Amino acid sequence: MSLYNFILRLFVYVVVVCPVIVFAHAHDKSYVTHGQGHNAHVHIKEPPCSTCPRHGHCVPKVQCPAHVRSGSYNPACHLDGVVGVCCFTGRSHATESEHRSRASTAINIEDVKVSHRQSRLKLEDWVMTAAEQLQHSMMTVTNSTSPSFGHHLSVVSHDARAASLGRGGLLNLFAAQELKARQAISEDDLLLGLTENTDGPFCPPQPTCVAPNRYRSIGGECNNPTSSTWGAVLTGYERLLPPDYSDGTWAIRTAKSGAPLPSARTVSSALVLEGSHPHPTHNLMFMQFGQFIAHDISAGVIFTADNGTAISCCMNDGEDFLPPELTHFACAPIAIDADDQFYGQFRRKCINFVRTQIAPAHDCSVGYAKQMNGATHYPDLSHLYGSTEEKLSSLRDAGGLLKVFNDYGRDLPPLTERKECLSAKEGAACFESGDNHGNQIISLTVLHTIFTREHNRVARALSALNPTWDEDRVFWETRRILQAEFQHMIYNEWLPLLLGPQTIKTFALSPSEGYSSSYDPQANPSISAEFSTAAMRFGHSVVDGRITIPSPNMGGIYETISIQELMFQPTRMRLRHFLDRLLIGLSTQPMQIVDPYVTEGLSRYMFHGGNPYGVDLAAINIQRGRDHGVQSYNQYRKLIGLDIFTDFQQFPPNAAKRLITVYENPDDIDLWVGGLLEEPVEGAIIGPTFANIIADQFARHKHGDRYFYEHGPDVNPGAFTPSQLEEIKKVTLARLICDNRDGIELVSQPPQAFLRADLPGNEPVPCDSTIIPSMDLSKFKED
Ligand code: HEM
Ligand SMILES: [Ca+2]
Repeated sequence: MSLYNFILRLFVYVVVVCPVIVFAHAHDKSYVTHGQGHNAHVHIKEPPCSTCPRHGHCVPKVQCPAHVRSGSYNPACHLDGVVGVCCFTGRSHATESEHRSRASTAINIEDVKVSHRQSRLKLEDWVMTAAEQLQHSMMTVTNSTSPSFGHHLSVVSHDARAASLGRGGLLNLFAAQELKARQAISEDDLLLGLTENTDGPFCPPQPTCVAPNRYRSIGGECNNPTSSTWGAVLTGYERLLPPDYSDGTWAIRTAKSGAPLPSARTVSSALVLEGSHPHPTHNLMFMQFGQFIAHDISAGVIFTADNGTAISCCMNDGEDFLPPELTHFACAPIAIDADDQFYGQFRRKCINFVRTQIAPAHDCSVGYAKQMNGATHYPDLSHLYGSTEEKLSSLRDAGGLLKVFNDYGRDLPPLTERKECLSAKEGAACFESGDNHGNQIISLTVLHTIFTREHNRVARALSALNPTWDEDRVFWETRRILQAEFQHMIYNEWLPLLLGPQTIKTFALSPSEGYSSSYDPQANPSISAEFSTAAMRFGHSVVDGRITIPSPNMGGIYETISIQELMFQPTRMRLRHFLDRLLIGLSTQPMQIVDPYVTEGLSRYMFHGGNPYGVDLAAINIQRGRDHGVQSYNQYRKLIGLDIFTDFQQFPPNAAKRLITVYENPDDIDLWVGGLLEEPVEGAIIGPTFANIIADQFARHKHGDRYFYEHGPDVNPGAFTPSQLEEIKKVTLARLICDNRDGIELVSQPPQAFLRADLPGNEPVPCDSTIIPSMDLSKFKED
């Protein structure tokens, strides 16, 4: 066949045949389906189309939830080397026509009035009961030696605004429950999010967005031109699939049989094992940077007492459950079996677990619970700068700088007055950060230090180049540059090593030459519940239980420390050699591979506070997924186009044997657990389910963020000039480390900061080597 003929045939197939097949199928439902109702799964026999008919867009399956819905038809299409689906609904399950028909069936005004009244009464009752309960000393965690205290320090982001929005969220949730009970809204409408027109009793205040600002707002508002709250702090997590709440609105999921799910600790102790499996290529810096990214974009706001004190759901540090009359409504404590292989010996029966607050929808509508994010959803260094004006002003110094604690000539983040660390002994240090969680583990504090120093380094240079700028200008320009540097390191260095080349290509995550034209105002950048409670928590598997501190000058190892001794105990930062040594250690030491093994430093001793036991982060992850109503693992396999597991024996024998001891049905498996059991995608370190969820998240961060560093002046009010962008794209983490180290022991650095320093080709080079390029800040001199 001649080339001409081939092209002609292809043209006829794509333009004529594909749309005809689709049209025919839209009217003929005889194609093969398996399963029933909500779970029906469509197998498409035709070869994929190259262009989608009827204005459909070819997207990765994870971005088109409608394709797993019974009755919908989404033909397969070609997407950069993989098969995607033609999507007609965007990221929603429901089609336009369903939205229109729902809008035309207004809810009876009487039902609305009753739901508002009932909802207010219920909230009053709950708040009053909770206030009375919290008078009881057993109901709060105040003792800093309790393991729950460290957990609370890791998650608390209490302030008056969060508390008031949280109450509004509950109010609207109760209204939804009432409307559902009165059958004024159907279960389907609730799950499909067809509730736009259901005004709830609470309406969150809307931000006022003036003309497009050159700088990102501190709280993340006013980014999207029409949906000003998308991605803002204290707004709800979005979801890839509708929630699985046993009551359709907030109650924790049950097993497929209707029985309660196995306790999260039972699952953790059967499936999450202890053992060391060092990664052959990636180092601990990869792990640490992952947590640094996570803290920027996701921080679930947990219910607390009115003054921010932690709620306790267990008696005497886990000796038992509290009696029902003393159990706060936000409690979902985790049961420990009497014969638990670890906690059994300490006669613990209960792990404290407090649920995440609910965020009210920005359009005041009611619906199922969406949990509240205490960080701005964008990667914008909110954990460095804060997410509120007040926090930012407490961190700022004169001259456009960030405050520091100058410790005998070394700049560290400023000391905090708040009780954020476990030790308050004389000489102990505890540091400030934008999110109040910078002390969680000392290697995280090191990254906060490096970024704080980078801000001040760039600010001083800008101020010297532009002597007419006032300190505000210096500060905001510097913040804009740091945000761009950080985004570039994520997209250029970290994500490719996480996701592998094919996923990066499919989701168009690679930095472009020059400006990127990928801005899509329809893309909602908000964090998904699945990302925050499961996929991004792959990181808990790569943590090593011990951190080795080398001593290059002495030619050996200075010390090896168990990680539980480094949590909320950052005083070592004050030692002159420590920062350099830890940076070298993080480059040299391998991280662990992603598998169902989690160090006992996280799964048994986390935040032990001197006790012989701590809390179990693996159990907490599982419970957090249930708290957020995340569906079971199989549903996400279906979403990304993989076959589901119908029998435990389809898992590798070792996993099958363990799964069967805890779960009744493969459809019950928790997403975090299932994801960790997968083999990595080629060139990636995680399996396909986590890879799709994470790639989708960072694609929406890129395409749905007007201020994304690569977006040009046509869409981005804070765009860089082409020559400035070129400089930003030279930045690597290796350069950041070199420019901001103490230089006492760290004199050379592996160019690829996330790969082991012992890998051929990644040997450390002197910090002034051109192998680690530098950004030329003179491009930021104003003409
Ligand atoms: C270095 C040791 C680490 C410790 C001690 C730690 C500890 C914790 C704790 C206590 C939570 C809160 C759990 C909850 O209540 O739901 C959490 C959440 C989380 N962690 Fe880690 N983590 C570590 C490393 C990492 C790493 C390396 C990553 C990713 C690469 C990661 C990703 C996350 C994410 C995404 C969340 C959810 C945040 C939220 O939305 O609230 N963590 N971690
Ligand atoms: Ca952020």
